[in-house]
Amino acid sequence: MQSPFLTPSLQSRPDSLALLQLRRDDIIPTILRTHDDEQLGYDEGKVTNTRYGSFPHSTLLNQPWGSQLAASKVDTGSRGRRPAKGQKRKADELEEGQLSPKAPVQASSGFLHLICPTPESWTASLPHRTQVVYAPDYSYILERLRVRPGSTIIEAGSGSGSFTHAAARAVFNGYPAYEPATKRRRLGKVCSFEFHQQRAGKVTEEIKQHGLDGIVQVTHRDVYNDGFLLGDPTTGASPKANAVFLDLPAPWLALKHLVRKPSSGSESPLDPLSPIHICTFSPCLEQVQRTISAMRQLGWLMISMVEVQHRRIEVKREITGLDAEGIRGAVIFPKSVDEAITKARVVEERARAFHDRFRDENYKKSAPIAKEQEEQEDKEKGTTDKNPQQDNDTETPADAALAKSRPSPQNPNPKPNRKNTTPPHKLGRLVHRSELDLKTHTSYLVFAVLPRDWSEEDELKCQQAWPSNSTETASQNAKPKSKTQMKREAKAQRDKNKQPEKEEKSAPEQTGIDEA
Ligand SMILES: C[S@@+](CC[C@H](N)C(=O)[O-])C[C@H]1O[C@@H](n2cnc3c(N)ncnc32)[C@H](O)[C@@H]1O
Repeated sequence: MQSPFLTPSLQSRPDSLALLQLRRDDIIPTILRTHDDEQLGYDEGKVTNTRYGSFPHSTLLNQPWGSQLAASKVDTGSRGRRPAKGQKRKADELEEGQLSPKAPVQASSGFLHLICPTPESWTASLPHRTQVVYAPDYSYILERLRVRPGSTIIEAGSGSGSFTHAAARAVFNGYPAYEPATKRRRLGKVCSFEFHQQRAGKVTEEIKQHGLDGIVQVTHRDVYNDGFLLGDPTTGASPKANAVFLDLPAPWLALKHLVRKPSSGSESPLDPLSPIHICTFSPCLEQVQRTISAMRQLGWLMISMVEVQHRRIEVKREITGLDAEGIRGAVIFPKSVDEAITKARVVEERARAFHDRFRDENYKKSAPIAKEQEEQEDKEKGTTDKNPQQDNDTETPADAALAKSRPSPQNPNPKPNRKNTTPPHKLGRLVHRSELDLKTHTSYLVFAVLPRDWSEEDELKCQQAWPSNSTETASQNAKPKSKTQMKREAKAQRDKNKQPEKEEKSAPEQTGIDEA
């Protein structure tokens, strides 16, 4: 079986993992089935129930990834009802093929998006059995471990399998079942160890369901005591790993097995021909100190510690202004001093009009004579017959703007009458802020490198291939030497190195210093 994580199809397929995304961080994993393997008794076959409705798998199958799919009305009435004597349960009949699943009827509301599985979406949706390594951490770890197609990585413990899936994608270089490894092309492998039996069983099952069983090998093992060989802990095969990731409570206890020549005399689990990159994941600095101390004793080099402080940045357009009323997510607040003053004037004007009306009504009731007197006075001053044209002539631009925004019976909530040609997605100010609710947990990552095994023979080979005292042309012209010739030269070199020691030892006799 090909894995949807490694070679995704264009659309969803039966008996394959699919992720049902309800909201951004709310994803449900499910294996799509044409029949109900749990026999829950739905007329529509297998159904996944969510808070946004019920989704029969017949509506989810053979759909392009990313599709938005509507919920369905499903027949739940007969579920759990006891069949009459001699009658079969609906689920049993469906199982025996006597009934074909009912065509689902679309519900009026509720939908989801069908997502193709990736290690990241799997991490966001997987059933948590332990603390897991999240995507920001594992992307950094795999990069620092130089994990690439064809690499072999040791992982302990497997936990919920979050890191396992990301590592499987990183090492993938072909399926062993379809394209066996050749001398020139190594197929990548993840050797995952877990000492909790149920967790080891669950990860093995998931790996099989996800089509990763040729790439990931899960072993139920206490790695502190039994190390990292595949099969038998003492005589098993070496995974020949070139990268190691330890997510264990006490990684320093496992380090004694990750050496070139184990003290037990068994084979090393490391690749003898390459340097080994290691990363340990610890939640506290005390663990980090003990790990680094053990690494120093065991010859690990380039030891460094990193804390990943990942932040998800939310970038959005913030629309602010009194004219943004009715726009979703907008902040209805003056966006400038001018707008604030205009608004304040409108409010003031409205308050004054209200109080004037109130005062006038009281005044009319209490003093009709006084009003007549007032009118008489106005007549005398000639202010009642005011020319409106004359008033406009003295009006300043600010007054004109204010007049436009004044409330009138037709427009009680005046808005600035500006013609906006900016498309809605570009409206507002571009702002960004970090999201605090990011799923993660404290991770102090210790990285180190164990250099490759280096013998005298390797040194000589190296010296012959790249002689330090000859010119580039001379080394290019040099004929490649045979293995026997190189061995002979290595022996001669060793003998030559021993020669001065002998001479030194025999020196006192020759010089006669002792005698003196
Ligand atoms: C934090 S979880 C690993 C989570 C995993 N990295 C993931 O991303 O899902 C640590 C796991 O190490 C396992 N473990 C602890 N001690 C172990 C040991 N001595 N040998 C093997 N596994 C061990 C635990 O059972 C646990 O499942």
